[in-house]
Amino acid sequence: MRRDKYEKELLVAQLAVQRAAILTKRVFHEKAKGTVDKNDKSPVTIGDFGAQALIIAALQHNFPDDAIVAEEESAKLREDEKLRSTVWELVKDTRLDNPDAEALLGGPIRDADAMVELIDKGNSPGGAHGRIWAIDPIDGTKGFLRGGQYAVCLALMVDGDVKVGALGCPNLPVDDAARLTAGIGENQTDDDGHGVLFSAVLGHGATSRPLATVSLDPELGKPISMRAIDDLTQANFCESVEAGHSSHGDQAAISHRLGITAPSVRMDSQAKYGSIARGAGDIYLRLPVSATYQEKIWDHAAGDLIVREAGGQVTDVNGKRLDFSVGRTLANNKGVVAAPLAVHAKVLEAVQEVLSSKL
Ligand SMILES: Nc1ncnc2c1ncn2[C@@H]1O[C@H](COP(=O)(O)OS(=O)(=O)O)[C@@H](OP(=O)(O)O)[C@H]1O
Ligand SMILES: [Mg+2]
Ligand SMILES: [Mg+2]
Ligand SMILES: [Mg+2]
Repeated sequence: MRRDKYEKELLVAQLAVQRAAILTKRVFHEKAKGTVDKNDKSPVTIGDFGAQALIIAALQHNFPDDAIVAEEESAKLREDEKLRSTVWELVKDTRLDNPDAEALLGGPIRDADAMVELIDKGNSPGGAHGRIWAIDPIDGTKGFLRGGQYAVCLALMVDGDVKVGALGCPNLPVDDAARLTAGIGENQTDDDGHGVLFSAVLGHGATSRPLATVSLDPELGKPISMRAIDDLTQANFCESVEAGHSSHGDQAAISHRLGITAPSVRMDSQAKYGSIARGAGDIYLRLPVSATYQEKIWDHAAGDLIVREAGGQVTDVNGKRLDFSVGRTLANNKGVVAAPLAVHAKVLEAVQEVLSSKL
């Protein structure tokens, strides 16, 4: 069966992510870098709203009938005039440095009121029917503030199945061959021309390209694939920075059981999915930390597809594929186990042994 190539959707998704990332980088350099009080979350709030508005504007212009599930909602912006004007000042002159690309996205947003309205278009309940986009304007908010890893995330689901994914990672190296290093989670700002855009279309593979190169050329992306690992002891694990998002202790026990000696690489955001998809790391584990937390679809949709199209398998800790068809959360899943197809079953077995030994 020939699969739809979703060419226009892919192009719009890539350009929308690139434009939003210009804004998040500006926010980092103008507002977050050197923030005296690192507990001040306002830079990330500004970046979240601005990036979400720009992405939704591009989607509404091209696909006005599609539904959108986005992380942020505008309530805070509506009640805080100063915040609204700060966000608008950034949004109004963030554009792609390529007139054709900018025109494709529909050009600038009309005014601050239109911007606020756009943000609320991301309030779809999600579900199993029709075309639904999932947006995380800044994933890895803590990484963003730290000058570490974060991602601008966009995916298209059709009838609950992810068809297109794009992940902009402004602080990852462009070079696919660069293995992950322990320090990748912090102080990796984009000053040295960092920044990579991962994307995938179901049935058509995954690619990477420089985040800073804006082009309408679909051939620009280079195919990426997971590293073939015959010997699991040589594998590299990625995990969340926050132990509150994935248990570091369980993860260490799983590594030990698989004979892995390299320390895990901690980094925020879906940059973990992109990194293993291009073989910079090998395995991404997200172990459930609470019985009640439900993962959000915007934290996984693009990464899930990119890893699977790069030759990986992604399931939850029970071995079930991630189910994006049940609303804004992954209510049917617990945790994430992403690994090259050939070793996924073995990794999953170790995960289950460690988790069941705790019951
Ligand atoms: N309790 C709990 N358990 C699991 N996950 C949670 C939890 N709380 C939040 N989140 C979500 O984690 C998203 C960031 O995931 P990361 O893997 O980047 O985590 S971390 O930043 O390394 O801690 C983060 O995404 P952003 O809000 O976009 O940063 C949250 O959606
Ligand atoms: Mg997120
Ligand atoms: Mg977010
Ligand atoms: Mg958040």
